[in-house]
Amino acid sequence: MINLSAINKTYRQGNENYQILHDIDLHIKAGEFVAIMGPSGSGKSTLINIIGFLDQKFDGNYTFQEVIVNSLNRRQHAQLRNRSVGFIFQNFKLIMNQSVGENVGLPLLYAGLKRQHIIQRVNEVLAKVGLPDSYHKLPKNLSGGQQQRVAIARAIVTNPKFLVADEPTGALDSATSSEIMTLFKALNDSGTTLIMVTHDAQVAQETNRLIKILDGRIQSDEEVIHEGT
Ligand SMILES: Nc1ncnc2c1ncn2[C@@H]1O[C@H](COP(=O)(O)OP(=O)(O)OP(=O)(O)O)[C@@H](O)[C@H]1O
Repeated sequence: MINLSAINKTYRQGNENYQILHDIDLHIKAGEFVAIMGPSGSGKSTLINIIGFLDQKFDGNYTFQEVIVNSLNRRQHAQLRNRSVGFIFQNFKLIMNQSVGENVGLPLLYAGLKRQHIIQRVNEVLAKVGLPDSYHKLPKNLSGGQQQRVAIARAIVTNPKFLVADEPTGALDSATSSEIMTLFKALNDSGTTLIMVTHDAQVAQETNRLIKILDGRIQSDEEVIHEGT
């Protein structure tokens, strides 16, 4: 599904060029659950911003399904992002003075769906993430773990082809992290493709594939072996 070939990324600062990603070759199939780990500054966010169609300024080839991403214009690139990927962040990025339902329904509002359809779909995904009957609550009255569930509901509401999660458990205690990982695993079991950046080795062990990045290069890329399997 995701095919990166010889991806290089350089930032220019003043007269200097800084190469952040070096010759990245990476293939991710539909249905995978991938963790990306690496030290601060190693290029993880830069990589997932390219994968998630947030950043179009890179060298190399990116083919997503049949689409040659590097040949799209800005509008097509944005359209591909809106249709194909859901994002989840460390700090949830919810709109605090809007209800849970309004937060989750926002991508559908942008997509032009009718109110009745939106409400129905929002309630469906809220039930899926374990928050039924929470449409009218305010995010500020929810725990961190519950807020991340709302953010996950918002990410899946448009039925994207894959999810990109940047440190989704970074702001949560270990028990809550483990609940969120259980939810991710359930989504993955029902076919959702997930790509997750994490600093937490224990969280990474819950996925099926661990990619380690160092200084903008893939250092290792291995299947995660689960105990008892
Ligand atoms: N817009 C930018 N302009 C210049 N340099 C940048 C820009 N964005 C990122 N960088 C640099 O690129 C390098 C990689 O950053 P990136 O955010 O991808 O790392 P990361 O592995 O995600 O780190 P962290 O774990 O701290 O989030 C860093 O040295 C950073 O300073």
